[in-house]
Amino acid sequence: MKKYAIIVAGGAGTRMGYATPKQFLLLKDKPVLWYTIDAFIRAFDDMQIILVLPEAHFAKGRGIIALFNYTDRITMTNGGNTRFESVKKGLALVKEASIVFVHDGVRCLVSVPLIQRCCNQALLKGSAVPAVAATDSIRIVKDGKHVVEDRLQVRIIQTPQTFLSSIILPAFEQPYQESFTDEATVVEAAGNEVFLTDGEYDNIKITRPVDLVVAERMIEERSSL
Ligand SMILES: Nc1ccn([C@@H]2O[C@H](COP(=O)(O)OP(=O)(O)OP(=O)(O)O)[C@@H](O)[C@H]2O)c(=O)n1
Ligand SMILES: C[C@](O)(CO)[C@H](O)COP(=O)(O)O
Repeated sequence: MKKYAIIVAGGAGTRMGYATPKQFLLLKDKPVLWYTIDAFIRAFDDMQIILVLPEAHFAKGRGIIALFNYTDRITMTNGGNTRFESVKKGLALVKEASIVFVHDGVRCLVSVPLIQRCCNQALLKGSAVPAVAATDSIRIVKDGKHVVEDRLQVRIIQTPQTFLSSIILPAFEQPYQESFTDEATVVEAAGNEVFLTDGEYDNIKITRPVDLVVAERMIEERSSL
């Protein structure tokens, strides 16, 4: 079955506070996006990459793609005003029955084993959404101060959120809702059960400056192994 990785990198990186969107910032000597693409290229020889970028930064995207020897496996398309729209633009390029990975371009520490685990589960169960247990105390502050007694009731959700195309393509025909902050919510709203899989604590989403420091340290650690 064909494999498509929709790497969504069409955001502005507002919370990072830099002029350059965070997906193009350098970690060591390579852009954040390079690490993300590299993991998916290495995960499967038949993986096709659909890179979703702000149209204004297509030149940066072409520069990153040129760093790979597999430019025929990477296609670029422009993003939208929301993550949902960006994913939808990427899905528009999926034309046949396939496994579809949707991954945050700024989750650049994603591991090859996690990508492969998500693929295997999606083939068996239709979906694989990586999740890790909360490591802090949790409170639901809306309507009062409800403490979540058992942290195991809470999961922190990651990407690549991975689905059979027969599940995710129809789900994204729904109109956008504010609650659609990831693909799992969209697929569930279309009436499908969604199955979690073990995520990885290294699989951080680069959101604020501190995340860059952590990511660079992790890359140094991995390169010294
Ligand atoms: N319209 C959007 C918004 C986000 N994303 C992507 O979705 C991923 C996760 O989103 P987030 O971390 O929120 O990125 P930004 O929206 O860029 O960050 P901010 O909310 O701080 O502006 C990122 O790789 C981002 O580029 C996207 O492709 N299109
Ligand atoms: C998709 C996601 O990474 C799952 O946790 C998260 O919802 C992205 O949130 P963001 O605010 O768009 O970064």
